Amino acid sequence: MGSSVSRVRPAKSAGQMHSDALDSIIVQDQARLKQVRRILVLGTSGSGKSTLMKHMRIHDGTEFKETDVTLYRSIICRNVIEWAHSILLLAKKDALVFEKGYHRELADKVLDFTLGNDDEREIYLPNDIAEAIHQLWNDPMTANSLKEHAKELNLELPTYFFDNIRRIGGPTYRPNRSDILKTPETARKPGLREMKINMGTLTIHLLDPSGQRSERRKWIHYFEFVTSIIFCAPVADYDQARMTESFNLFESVINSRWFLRTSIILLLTKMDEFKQKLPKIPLEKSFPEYTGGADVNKAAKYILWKYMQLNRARLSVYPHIVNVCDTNVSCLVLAAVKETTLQNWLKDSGRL
Ligand SMILES: Nc1nc2c(ncn2[C@@H]2O[C@H](COP(=O)(O)OP(=O)(O)OP(=O)(O)O)[C@@H](O)[C@H]2O)c(=O)[nH]1
Ligand SMILES: [Mg+2]
Repeated sequence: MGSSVSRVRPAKSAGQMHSDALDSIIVQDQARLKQVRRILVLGTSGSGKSTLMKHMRIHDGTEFKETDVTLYRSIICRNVIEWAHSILLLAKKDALVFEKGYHRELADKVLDFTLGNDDEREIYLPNDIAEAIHQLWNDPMTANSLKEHAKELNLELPTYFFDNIRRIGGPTYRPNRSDILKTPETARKPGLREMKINMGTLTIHLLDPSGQRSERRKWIHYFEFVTSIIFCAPVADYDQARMTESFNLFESVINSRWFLRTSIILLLTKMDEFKQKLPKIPLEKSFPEYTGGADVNKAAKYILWKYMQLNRARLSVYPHIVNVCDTNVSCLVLAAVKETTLQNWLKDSGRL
């Protein structure tokens, strides 16, 4: 029979007990801090939600996988051909510009070209078609006409992709970060995109549902347990009906009973477009009570003020002005998320 030895622990001193109690509070606090924070990215269609998510992926070091890159290549090539066709069809009516034989030939060559229905991974833009677009886009005789028609069709992106068309042509083209950030995702399936980012003790779960009107009624499924909302508000839309849609959407989100304890990061997006547009299309045209002229800061602050007026529920709103195509945006957003997370935690734990 083995003998059992009972061990009697020595009594803890008052100081040790106090220290243990403190340790346990710290462990509990760390566990709370480790909670996953669900952050919902909301905004109208085209407000920059998915572009923001792409930035976050790059920041997080989750580089785009090879399959993603080839998929973006096919989206870019299809977009380029679609834009080129729409613009050229209109531009060809400018008979004077296209009466030169070689201009007409180049335009017809591009218009006759289609990408076909091959496996998306195999899609690429042949060098001779890229070269034809390059020549038309850069020839002083045709460039103005093409650029005017791009504006008429409200196409802002062809400028970037057409300026880079020689790089985009050919089977070895791999879209770079900037190409991927600038690619609209409308050709992709609507639905939820999500990602998790680890920030020290925090895990942030970002959810990006589609902002298309028909998809918005599905948002409610994601509303539970949301700690913050990033609302993308495209300032450059100030002269479009989309602006009213964005105000209405913000109003319904911020005053919703679902978000009584949620903090909102309000991102004013598309600042780069806003800066270019403001001198040409005065803000006063859409908002007659605005008196700040073409001063970008005053104009952006005015739009921000319009959004803040809708905050009847008096939620905590943290506004930021960003250009979503700027690569520093992810740092700014992560800093804002950290700040709001900390504020929420301090409030919840009664320390604030
Ligand atoms: N110039 C500029 N373009 C931007 C900015 N943010 C987004 N875009 C472009 O706007 C287009 C639409 O952006 P998305 O991020 O796909 O918009 P979304 O909010 O996800 O739209 P839905 O998925 O339809 O709800 C893309 O072509 C982006 O490259 C910005 O700050 N500046
Ligand atoms: Mg999207």
